[in-house]
Amino acid sequence: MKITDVKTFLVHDRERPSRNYTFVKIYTDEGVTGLGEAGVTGRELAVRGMVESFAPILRGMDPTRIEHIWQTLWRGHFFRGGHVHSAAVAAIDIALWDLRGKVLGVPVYDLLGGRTRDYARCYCHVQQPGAGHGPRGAIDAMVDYAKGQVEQGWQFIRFGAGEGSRQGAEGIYEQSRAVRWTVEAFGALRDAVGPEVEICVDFHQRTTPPYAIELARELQPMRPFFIEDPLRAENPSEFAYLRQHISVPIATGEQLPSKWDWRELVEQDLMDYCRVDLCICGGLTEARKVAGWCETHYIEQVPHNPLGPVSTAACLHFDLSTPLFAVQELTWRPDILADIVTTDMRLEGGNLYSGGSPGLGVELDDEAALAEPYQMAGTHILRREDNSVSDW
Ligand SMILES: O=C(O)[C@H](O)[C@@H](O)[C@@H](O)[C@H](O)CO
Repeated sequence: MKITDVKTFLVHDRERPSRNYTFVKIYTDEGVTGLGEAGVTGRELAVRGMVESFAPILRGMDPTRIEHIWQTLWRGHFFRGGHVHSAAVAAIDIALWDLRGKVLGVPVYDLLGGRTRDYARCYCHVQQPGAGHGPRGAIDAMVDYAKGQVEQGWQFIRFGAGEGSRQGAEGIYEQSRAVRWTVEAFGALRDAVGPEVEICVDFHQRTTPPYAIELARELQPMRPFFIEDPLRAENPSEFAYLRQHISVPIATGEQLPSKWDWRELVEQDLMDYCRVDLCICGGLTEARKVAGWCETHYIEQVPHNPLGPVSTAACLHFDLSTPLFAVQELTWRPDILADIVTTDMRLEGGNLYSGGSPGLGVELDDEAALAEPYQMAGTHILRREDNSVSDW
């Protein structure tokens, strides 16, 4: 069997207009195809360019040699690394696992060693962008939504630190206001959902060390499941400084593009939960290596997944087969893009099940995808009151 072509489909999300999805499809001379997704939101055009630059290398290759193709795409050029490169490799890698499963007639989780659990429990985002009036209104809207989700069976919820404290059309983000709002919001959520439901808070890398420490200390008595990305990702050793001052569980890593970027975090126990993103960090092949490394430090996986159906399916097969897994981020719903990508996944309460179809159980309708073309989005820049840049 030989690869005949690789194509990128950029699909605009009509329900969340600030987003586009990057699907990558591999075609073979035997008619079987594989489907992957890339995950650097806002950099879709660059990823498409990177995939195009791989196409001449891929054509004619044997798609069953997944690791060899990974090594070829990663190491076959002098300039390597970074999010765009790793996301393009990721999408191709995921597509190759899907294709292999289809050829052998087995689900990808079987190729990865078989299921270690029956389903993946998930967490949902509960903040409601644009809902409610003012900071208190934003909290009330979030609490209402969270209560509904818990009634439907969700056991894990997540909200973004400071989201309801943003001011003005430009979304001015000031850390001191964000800290106060987040403490109030967490308290309201905890009162509403009770002690059993786990609450995760994404600091989204917007806090400097002193504010991250202050917020983590304030939240600790209310028992967050984890705080996520309390610091920016460029300098992992800074998490050691944070560890000296706080003791809430830390989740991080969604931006890291390869296993080498995880080294300090894993080897120095600087995180409690690993937020590997399969669609950024080199696909299933690379994420499995990161997870294996984490296993030696008892660090559980919480794959990052604010993406679409193919990312979600890849995460699900990874979660089902990975022994140390905690909870899956899920923003996809079965009705999202249902006319473009069909899947065999089933969501019951907050638990995600695979239908066990060959491959990842996803199919892209090429024509339908082309009918929902890319629209430039995600160019918004967050600022502080003095008009300086705030981390997004
Ligand atoms: O945890 C999450 O889902 C993320 O932080 C998410 O909010 C961002 O990655 C965003 O999607 C970038 O475009």
